[in-house]
Order: sequence, then C-alpha cells, then structure tokens
Amino acid sequence: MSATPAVIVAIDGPSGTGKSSTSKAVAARLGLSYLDTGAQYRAITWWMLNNGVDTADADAVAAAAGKPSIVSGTDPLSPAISADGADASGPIRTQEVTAAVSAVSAVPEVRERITGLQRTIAAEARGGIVVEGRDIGTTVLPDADLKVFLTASPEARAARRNGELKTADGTSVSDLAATQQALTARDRADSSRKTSPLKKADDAVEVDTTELTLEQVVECVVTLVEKAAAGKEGPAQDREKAAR
Ligand SMILES: Nc1ncnc2c1ncn2[C@@H]1O[C@H](COP(=O)(O)OP(=O)(O)OP(=O)(O)O)[C@@H](O)[C@H]1O
Ligand SMILES: Nc1ccn([C@@H]2O[C@H](COP(=O)(O)O)[C@@H](O)[C@H]2O)c(=O)n1
Repeated sequence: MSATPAVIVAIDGPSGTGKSSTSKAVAARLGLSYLDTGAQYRAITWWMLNNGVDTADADAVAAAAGKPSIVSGTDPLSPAISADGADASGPIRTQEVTAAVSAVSAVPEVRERITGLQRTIAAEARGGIVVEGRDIGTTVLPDADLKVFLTASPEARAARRNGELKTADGTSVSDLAATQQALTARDRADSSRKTSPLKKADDAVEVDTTELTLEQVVECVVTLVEKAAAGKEGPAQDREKAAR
C-alpha cells in the first residue's frame, strides 16, 4: 500500500492566495497528481484570442467552446498545458490572457466543457490528485476527500504578485496599487458570475495565509491531507482485518 491513499483534494480561493504553489508542493510531497484548472481556462482563452474569437462576446465564446483540444499534464514537478497541440504554458501567463480569462470562464458552455475535462482527469488519477481552482469544492468535485479554501489580504496578494515581476536590477516592474486593483477586479468578476462562482464550499477548511510563509501553508495542508487520508484508510483497513 502507498504511504498516502488515493485522496482527492480540492483547493480553491481567490487570485494570488497561493493555490498553485501550495498544491504543487503538497502533491509532490505526497506523491499525488496535480491539476491547475486556471491553466485550462487560460488555455482556452489563449486559443480564442489566437483564433479570432471576440472574448467579450459571450455568444461567440459559447459557439467556440467545443473547438480546441485542451490537454493538461498532471505531474506536479512539470505541469504542462496545450491547446490544439501547441504548448500554452508560457503564453497563458500574458497580460492579454489574464485580462480576458474571467469573461471567457463565465460562459456556461466553456465551464461545461472544462468541468468535464477536470472530472475525467480526476477520475483517472488512480493514485489521488490535488485539483486547484475556484469551484472545485463546490461544483467540480463536491465529494472530494478534503476541501481547502485559501485566503489572504489583498495587500499581501498584490505584494506576492509584484514580487514575481522584477526587472534585471531587482526593482519591481509594476505598481502595487495597480496590481491590487487588477487582482480584486478579477476576484469580483469570478465571484459574481452566475455559473459556478468563486465560493468557499460549506465543508471546506479555510486557511488564511496572510501571515504564513509558503512552507507553513504547505505544512498545514499536508497535515490536513494526511488526516483525510487516515480517515479514508480506517474503514478499509477495518474491512481488511475482518476479512482475515
Ligand atoms: N504564503 C505565502 N507567502 C509568500 N508568498 C507566497 C505564499 N504563497 C504563495 N506565494 C507566492 O505568491 C505568488 C502567487 O502564488 P500562486 O501563483 O501560488 O497563487 P494562486 O492562488 O495560484 O494565484 P492565481 O489564482 O492568480 O493563479 C507566487 O509568487 C508564490 O510564490
Ligand atoms: N476552477 C476555476 C479556475 C479558474 N477559473 C478562471 O480562470 C482564471 C485564471 O485562473 P488562475 O488560477 O490561473 O489565475 C480565473 O480568474 C477564473 O476566471 C475559473 O473560473 N474556475
């Protein structure tokens, strides 16, 4: 038996709360697969921008939602994403994609398509998986073994994001107030859409990461996963014993 049973872990939260960093590290530590669902929404947005779809026109986005093939890798040590066979991992992080993704992800046909992909990937991850996004605990995997909702103050999130954007001499390339404004605008759009908004599941454990280092958050989530795994293992072990 592997050290960690095949647990399904859902990690949700607003932008810049540390979902990707935490989920990758937890999955790598515990030998689980990893799925970045934001990357899938970004990849379909990138494809639409490249293929002449007006991303502000919900009908045009809906009509194109089924067209591209979106393929995600699930190795936490080397996450991969492609659209129609083209590597999208770099281009999906551009400002152009970030600015358009909330409008695209609000379209029900897009959500239906991407949610289907997510459920298939989770069902095929026999060794367990950490899936991170905005609606994993509420909609995509409501029966997950563990649901975590990460939060952090807008100031902390903007400072973290700005820390990623440095020039060669180490100075910040973007203004903190503008970064914070962009983050909160995206959260507002993601929380207010009709279909599957960003929302904490009632049974999720909320972890406020504002005052925590990434290592502390990872430690905390690893402990929660191990607890959930032990709870899952208990009845199976009991059945095994009874069968002996
Ligand atoms: N607890 C923490 N303390 C300090 N920095 C952190 C912490 N957690 C994450 N970071 C840093 O904050 C930045 C954003 O983290 P990450 O990309 O994991 O957030 P996210 O929630 O996945 O964001 P998004 O939803 O926008 O993709 C990264 O540079 C990451 O290294
Ligand atoms: N489950 C999800 C995940 C993401 N989105 C949308 O994608 C955008 C980008 O997500 P990142 O995590 O890469 O920043 C996000 O702003 C949402 O619009 C989603 O709707 N559902």
